[in-house]
Amino acid sequence: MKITVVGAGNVGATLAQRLIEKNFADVALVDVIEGIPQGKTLDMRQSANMIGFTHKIVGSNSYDVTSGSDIVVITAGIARKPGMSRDELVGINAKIVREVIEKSLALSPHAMFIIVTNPVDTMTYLALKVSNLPRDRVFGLSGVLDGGRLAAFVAEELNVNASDVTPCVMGEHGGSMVVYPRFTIVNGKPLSELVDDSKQKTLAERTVNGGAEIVSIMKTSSAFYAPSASVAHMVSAVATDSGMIMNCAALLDGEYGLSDVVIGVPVELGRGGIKKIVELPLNAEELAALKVSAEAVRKTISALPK
Ligand SMILES: NC(=O)C1=CN([C@@H]2O[C@H](COP(=O)(O)OP(=O)(O)OC[C@H]3O[C@@H](n4cnc5c(N)ncnc54)[C@H](O)[C@@H]3O)[C@@H](O)[C@H]2O)C=CC1
Ligand SMILES: O=C([O-])CC(=O)C(=O)O
Repeated sequence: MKITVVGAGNVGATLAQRLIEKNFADVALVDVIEGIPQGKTLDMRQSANMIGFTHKIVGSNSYDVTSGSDIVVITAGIARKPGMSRDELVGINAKIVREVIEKSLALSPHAMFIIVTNPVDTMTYLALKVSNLPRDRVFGLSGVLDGGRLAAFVAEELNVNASDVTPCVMGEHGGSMVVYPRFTIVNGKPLSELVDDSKQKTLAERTVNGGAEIVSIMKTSSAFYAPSASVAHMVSAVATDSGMIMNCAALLDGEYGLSDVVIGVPVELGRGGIKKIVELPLNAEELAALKVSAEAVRKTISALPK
């Protein structure tokens, strides 16, 4: 298997490291900055002796090294600064994502694409339009990361391990994302039965603002350890054909009563990408919140440069 990561910045380079250390695929890392993907991958190759991986990792400013990839992950683009919303990146990142899709698809016509670049729901929608690929082959990082954050906060609150939490966060990877306490399971019990409404609200708010919290602390960068771990988790599900259900930014076609919009929903992931979109039995209030979130994404989609 071969995986390309486009964008050798914080998320892309950390992801490349995580993937090569898993040792199930060759990795190609591409960036526009001269020397950066070459230098970072040379550095990673010099860790093979200690880590023990045997697959190949190469870096380049040219797409030639990406040829024949099975998966292309797009992390290329601009990250927000403190005080900015992800939506403010739409114009500049749309140009980058369009270019990356065109160049990488030409050399890897059978690849699936995992979009990370923000605003991710809108960038995934753009990637689907530019590539003309079916929705099972183009999806984005959202709920795995947002769920990872919720799991961390729940673990702190209830004094359990984060891995004891099966989180459920859906909708936009942005201010209208929706945390579902009834579908967030902690050691077999719904979160809604473990903490009161006010605590559920606090946990949800911290999750929705999880990315901004990190930007406001770090100032010069947004999060990349949990984001790269989330993508590595999604890639592993595809590579091993695990059929694991993960919340990803996916194009809806009637599910949840929504169409022609990308939002985070539970999907079954395996070889070939999205095998199935899972429809949870949301109640009226839960469904209404998801629809509000879809409307927020539609607004950003309408701001895409023509
Ligand atoms: N969907 C999600 O949950 C998350 C999304 N993100 C988004 O991922 C993106 C990357 O974040 P970071 O890695 O932290 O940023 P970064 O600034 O560290 O790295 C971005 C890299 O993209 C490269 N790049 C720019 N234009 C390019 C092009 N045309 N072709 C190839 N490479 C190009 C830059 O040279 C830079 O090295 C941002 O848009 C960020 O908002 C980050 C974390 C989570
Ligand atoms: O906050 C950001 O801009 C980066 C991101 O999407 C996240 O960490 O959730």
